[in-house]
Amino acid sequence: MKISIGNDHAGTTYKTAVVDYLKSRNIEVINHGTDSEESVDYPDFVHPVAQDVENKTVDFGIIICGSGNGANMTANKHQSVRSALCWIKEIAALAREHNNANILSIPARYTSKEQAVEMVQVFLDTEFEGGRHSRRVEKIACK
Ligand SMILES: O=C(CO)[C@H](O)[C@H](O)[C@H](O)COP(=O)(O)O
Repeated sequence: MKISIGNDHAGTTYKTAVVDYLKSRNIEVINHGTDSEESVDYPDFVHPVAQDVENKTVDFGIIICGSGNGANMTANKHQSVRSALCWIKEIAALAREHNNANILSIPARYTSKEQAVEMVQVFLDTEFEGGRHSRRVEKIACK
């Protein structure tokens, strides 16, 4: 499995925790995020993740900012991206099961590092259920 990850200054320490977890699972990581806590603009670090997902060069994307909203909005501007803002593992599981989400957006200032890693684990290990959800997911895209 290959994951693309991006974060702004609010998400740097959470990114490190998530990358450590991914590496412990031998998952390949492409890091587009800042590695500093100096103030930056989240779109600059999120568009490259969304592009990786769009180009299918990775399996999933993970994006992290303070609230998760700015990163999520940025990623969802990309046609084939379905980015889900998640704050507990149950929402992360549903984002995969019902929405076939391909990017997980984490609000670093409003969830613990432990919860963030737990959400990543659940997101990566949960399959899309298909069935009635396929029809709905197909209707998300503007034609
Ligand atoms: O984009 C965001 C909010 O929608 C993120 O939470 C940013 O991380 C946040 O806006 C950064 O805020 P700061 O006051 O510049 O650290």
